[in-house]
Amino acid sequence: MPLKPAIDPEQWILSNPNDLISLTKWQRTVNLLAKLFDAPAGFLVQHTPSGYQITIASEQNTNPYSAGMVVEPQANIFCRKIVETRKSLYVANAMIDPCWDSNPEVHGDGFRSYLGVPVFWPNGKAFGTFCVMDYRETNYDDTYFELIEQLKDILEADLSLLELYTHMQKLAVTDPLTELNNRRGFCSLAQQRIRLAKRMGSRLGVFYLDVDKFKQINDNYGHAVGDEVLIDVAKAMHKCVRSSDVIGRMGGDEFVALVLIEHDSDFDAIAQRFTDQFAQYSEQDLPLYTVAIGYIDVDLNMEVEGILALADQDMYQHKVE
Ligand SMILES: Nc1nc2c(ncn2[C@@H]2O[C@H](COP(=O)(O)OP(=O)(O)OP(=O)(O)O)[C@@H](O)[C@H]2O)c(=O)[nH]1
Repeated sequence: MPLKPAIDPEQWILSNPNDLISLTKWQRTVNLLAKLFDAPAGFLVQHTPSGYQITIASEQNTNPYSAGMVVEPQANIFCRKIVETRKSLYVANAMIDPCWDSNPEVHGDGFRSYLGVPVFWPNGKAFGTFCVMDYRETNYDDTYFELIEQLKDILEADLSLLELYTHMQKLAVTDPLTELNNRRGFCSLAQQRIRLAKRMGSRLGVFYLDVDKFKQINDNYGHAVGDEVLIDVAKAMHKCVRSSDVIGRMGGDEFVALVLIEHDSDFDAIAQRFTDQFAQYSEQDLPLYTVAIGYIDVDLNMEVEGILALADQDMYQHKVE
């Protein structure tokens, strides 16, 4: 399964706090950066298509900007240059370079010097920048460049950990073959949906699906073809339910769907939709297969495991002998 970004790259990290990120630790790192550089302002800045947001601002009276502040994406600020070039940027005196004439940090707030480095997610996508600014012209030597890189590594290590942990969490609840929820993932999501349905006074149904004589498919066509059939069952299920419904693979050739029911007729209609969809798939390169489908009207006071057992029993009555 490819590693996906832990946090939606279009969302501000400040608006979507994650327990794995210690903003207090990041705050200490940014404060230390400003202190070591004897600079009036230090920042960790996040970039998204909406612009640049200060995630952390050094805690100093001399710092005019605070965490949460957003600058529009087209503004000619230093951080934008770093995100666009993916390279560090050192401007010792912005007053002597006309390219900063329209920079509000220089001409609005009086900053002269900027040193910043790009911060990346482990997949190489830019998170944003880590930087210091000064009202005076500066003359940083190589030691300072090494220092800011070292401190930046602390932030990137946290981003790596976050991504790795989120990926591991996802693996624990996902079936690797079909990428549906596995039993654990399904049960945990189903539990939440049942609680919500109880509160909202809505009705749920559970559909239990089992491929008929699946062992024979494996025996006659090979395990790889068996796998393809399972993947197709998963695809068919996606097509038959709403994206807000919960689907999962319980193991082997058994699948379930927890769906919102509005009318009594929905049960037969959904079961028919499944049957029609499998018939379509069977017409493709795969061997013909059928699926036994059982369903129950969910008693919202029951535990998920009990609900699954009842739906499984109903499915058995539809098995092709
Ligand atoms: N290809 C493939 N086979 C699997 C996988 N997981 C389980 N199986 C096989 O699925 C088969 C399920 O067999 P059974 O439970 O007897 O089911 P069945 O043959 O469909 O029998 P009925 O349910 O009575 O129709 C077993 O042979 C398992 O080895 C998988 O991920 N891929």
